[in-house]
Amino acid sequence: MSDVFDVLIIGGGPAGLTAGIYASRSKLKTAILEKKRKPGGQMSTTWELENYPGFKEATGPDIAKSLSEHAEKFGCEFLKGEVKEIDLHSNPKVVTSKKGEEYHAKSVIMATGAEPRTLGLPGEHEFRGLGVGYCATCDADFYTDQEVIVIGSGDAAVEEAIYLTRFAKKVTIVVVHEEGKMDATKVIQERAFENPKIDYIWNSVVEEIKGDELVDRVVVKNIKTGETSEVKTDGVFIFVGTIPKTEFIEGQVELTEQGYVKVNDQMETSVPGVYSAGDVNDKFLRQVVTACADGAIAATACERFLEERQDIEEKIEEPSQEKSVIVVFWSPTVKESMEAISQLEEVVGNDNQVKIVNIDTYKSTGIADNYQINEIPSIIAVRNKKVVASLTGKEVNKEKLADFYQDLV
Ligand SMILES: Cc1cc2nc3c(=O)[nH]c(=O)nc-3n(C[C@H](O)[C@H](O)[C@H](O)COP(=O)(O)OP(=O)(O)OC[C@H]3O[C@@H](n4cnc5c(N)ncnc54)[C@H](O)[C@@H]3O)c2cc1C
Repeated sequence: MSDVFDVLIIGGGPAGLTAGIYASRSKLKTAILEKKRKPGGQMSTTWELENYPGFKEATGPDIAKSLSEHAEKFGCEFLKGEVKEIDLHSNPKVVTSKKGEEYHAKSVIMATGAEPRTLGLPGEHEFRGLGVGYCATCDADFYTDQEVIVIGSGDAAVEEAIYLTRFAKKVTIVVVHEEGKMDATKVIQERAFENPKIDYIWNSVVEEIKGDELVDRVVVKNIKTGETSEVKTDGVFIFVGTIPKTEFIEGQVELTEQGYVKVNDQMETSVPGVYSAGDVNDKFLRQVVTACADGAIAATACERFLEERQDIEEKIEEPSQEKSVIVVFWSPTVKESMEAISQLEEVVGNDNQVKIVNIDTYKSTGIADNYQINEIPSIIAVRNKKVVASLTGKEVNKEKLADFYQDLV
């Protein structure tokens, strides 16, 4: 088996890179597996990153480079490969790339982001890269002094239309809504309305993209009148939302109907030891700053998971080869659970064939979850990695503990 990573991060966008910084700084053996030549994610293609806190002037590629170097400084490894398959239920977890390379990890952080949604229009696939684009910051300069059509009216669409006006002589946004209405936030709409290079076709959808070798026109349908017309253009940019990159974990972790990963506030997925961060998650705001925040939380939660896993292996499962381990799940807020600890110590006395481990369920929620503890106090006996006896509830008393101990020895 190849090296086992403590944390394997899939995807090297801002979420993955920040998780890489946090995990490797905590001295965890960490790697980022990224399918593209360079890490950075969507940020690498976002020239104007105007709202990343504290960086008034920096571009997306600047921040991407800086985040990568930061992760590298703490010892994070960078691996190149596109994940095709993943076995999240094995121990360690196995991640397989398209080329068949296998990586093993004690925990995994998903940070694969989301990709632009396509419309499936006639001509869209045929002219992709030949006049049809999904990233203005990547392709805008090809359209210097030309005319382009933008499809979509959300924040990304309108921001990209504004960006395109730096190069193109005219940008026409095709909007499905009534005149004056767009989905973008007010401040972005206002900026677009003030821009003399932007024009609009309201109440309309693009039905087809046409051309010879390159795009030269689109067929536009007015959804109110049903009329269609051809509009000349040199390029078409489509910004109609994104699709989360979760196809390889479908059926393994809980996803929304749209395929986004469901997480709690610690970025935990439905599978223990598997975390998810950034645009791939079901969340309110998909931005660089929130992706970074998710990455930091996921790596920190992951670190705690690994510590607890180590406690389970070393304190609870390992000694059971020779002796029984009695684990008391207690909480400082449950008086009976603290009494149970001293009663048990009295019952066991100095029998060195039995080891007592006390777990504070407030701090070590992962260990409690691992043994499906729902009540405090709960007492379990573990031998050869198996729970062989258990006692739960506030009525635990010295007599019951004595019987529990006698049955065990
Ligand atoms: C045009 C545009 C403009 C934007 N402008 C701004 C802005 O001004 N400010 C702002 O804050 N945000 C902006 N955003 C949003 C921001 O870029 C994203 O919210 C952010 O990049 C999400 O980070 P992420 O790490 O979750 O995902 P991503 O940045 O998408 O990174 C995911 C990474 O995972 C990799 N990956 C995917 N699948 C696999 C696989 N199977 N195996 C290996 N690797 C894989 C991808 O190659 C990618 O590098 C913009 C986005 C776009 C598209």
